[in-house]
Amino acid sequence: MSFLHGIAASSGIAMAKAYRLVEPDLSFAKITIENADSEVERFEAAVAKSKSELEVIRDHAREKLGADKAAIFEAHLLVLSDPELLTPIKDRVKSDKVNSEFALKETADMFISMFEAMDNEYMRERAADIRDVTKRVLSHLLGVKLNDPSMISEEVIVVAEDLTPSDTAQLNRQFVKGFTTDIGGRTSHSAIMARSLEIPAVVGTKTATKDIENGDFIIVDGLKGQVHINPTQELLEQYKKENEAYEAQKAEWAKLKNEKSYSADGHQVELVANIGTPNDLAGVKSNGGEGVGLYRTEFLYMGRDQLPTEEEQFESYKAVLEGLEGKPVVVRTLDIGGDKELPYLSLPKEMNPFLGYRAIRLCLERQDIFRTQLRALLRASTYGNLKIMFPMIATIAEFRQAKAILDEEKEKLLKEGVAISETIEVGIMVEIPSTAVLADQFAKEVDFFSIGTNDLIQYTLAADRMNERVSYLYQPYNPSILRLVKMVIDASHKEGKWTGMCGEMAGDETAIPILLGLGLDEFSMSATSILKARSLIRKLSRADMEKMAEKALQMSTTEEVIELVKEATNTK
Ligand SMILES: C=C(OP(=O)(O)O)C(=O)O
Ligand SMILES: [Mg+2]
Repeated sequence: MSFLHGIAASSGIAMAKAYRLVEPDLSFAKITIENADSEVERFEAAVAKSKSELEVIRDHAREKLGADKAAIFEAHLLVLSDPELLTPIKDRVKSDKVNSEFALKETADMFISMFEAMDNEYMRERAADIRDVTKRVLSHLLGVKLNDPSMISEEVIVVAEDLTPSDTAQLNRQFVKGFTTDIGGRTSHSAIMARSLEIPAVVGTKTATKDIENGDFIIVDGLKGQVHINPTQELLEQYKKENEAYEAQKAEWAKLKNEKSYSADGHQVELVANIGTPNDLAGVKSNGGEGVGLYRTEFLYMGRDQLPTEEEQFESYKAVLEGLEGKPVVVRTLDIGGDKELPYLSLPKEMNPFLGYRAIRLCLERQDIFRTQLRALLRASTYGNLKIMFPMIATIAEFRQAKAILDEEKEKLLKEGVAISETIEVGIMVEIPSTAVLADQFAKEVDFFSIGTNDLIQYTLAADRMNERVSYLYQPYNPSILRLVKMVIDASHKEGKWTGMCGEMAGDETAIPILLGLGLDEFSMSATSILKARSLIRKLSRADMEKMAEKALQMSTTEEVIELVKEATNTK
């Protein structure tokens, strides 16, 4: 038995066998071959095996995850039947007398760089397909096994270096009981996805992939941030009991499901949910969410090999708006970049992706993508209470430009006779310090703010939210962050506007008392945190928390703030 410590990223306890989702070694040497015909046969056999494997995966994905997730495998099958790719590989084997691995990689790389350089979305998507297919054929040539998370069909705990959002999108909740990763923090997107899937997760263990073998029995304790490998019977029994206690606690919180969110002295706030797909609606309802404070639409664009059409997007937005029956739904426009990649856009690798070409920066340049999304949103607006939010706004000019594009699309649709709601609020994420500092100016032009602390903290303290080595600097309760939050809330109230928070801090037990005191209007969090937060707020006096928050703003360290909250909430 051994033990790993990491960051508790999604609460709950999971116990199952390990499934390692780790890229296998696909390296090989260039070899001169004697018999070209038998080498070509070896290549053809690997292609045939790859095809039958892909057919199984495609059918499985179609059945378990839906046609849109299966489409990517369909595209891979097409590549594997394309003589324009296969013939030059075989010709290369014959003419240069080289091994298939080498001929395949050289030819594929040539096509990939050619397609990626083209100013054509479709061809760039094909480059991504060729890259994936090359890996699969190589794995058969080398006799190693690729991982296919969509094929998992027994209860497992996934162990990975990191899980990209598109990996996570392929996980089947029925079988994946939890996960643990080497890297990442509480606000990395794998952690956020785990919370929306309601599966326990521990991230940032540093060595999970080194220490855990396939088939090891694992306990993931997403409450304490611990991973136990091959535990003793005694520990297992203890965890079964802890799990029962946790379930009982949840049942107690569940009694607050249909209640509004009032503090002990009668101050009302809104507790809403962060979602990634329409599938998350069930969780919002079962956890008593009063609406959606952040719909991360980028997940619509992930786990597939081309952009979603206007129609597909319209259907998703309509489903969420209708599903929430008039409750507020804040939809954030595409926030791609940073750790959220879209391989089919073939964006160049950057030195500092979190400071680079992402979110609104990309949308203002790729207006084709942005306008399609805005049209879908505007068309869906009559089905509920829509609010549109732009991510990563750094300057007023960006907001004005994004708003102008929205207004243009609105005009066009109205001319086409399409009905559009007249009460759509338009707001921004405050996740860049420049915007928090200039909140008084922004407040004159926007309808609302939503503070994105996941990014705001990383940019303010210059500490990568994904990097566990600098996680000690990632300090939500640092007075510098509290002061920025206060500036934003005060600026909005002065103009008669409102401020929400959709970073993970909004659902954090230590932060909630301070945020209540600072006057935050809306708290948006993982659906699974809502009932616990409601139970906490009911016990707090807004007036007392206001006094406490004033003191916190005058403190100089994170530790002092934590102490202060403990004292003020009697949890010391
Ligand atoms: C909510 C936020 O956005 P994301 O986590 O998607 O970057 C944030 O930055 O706080
Ligand atoms: Mg963000």
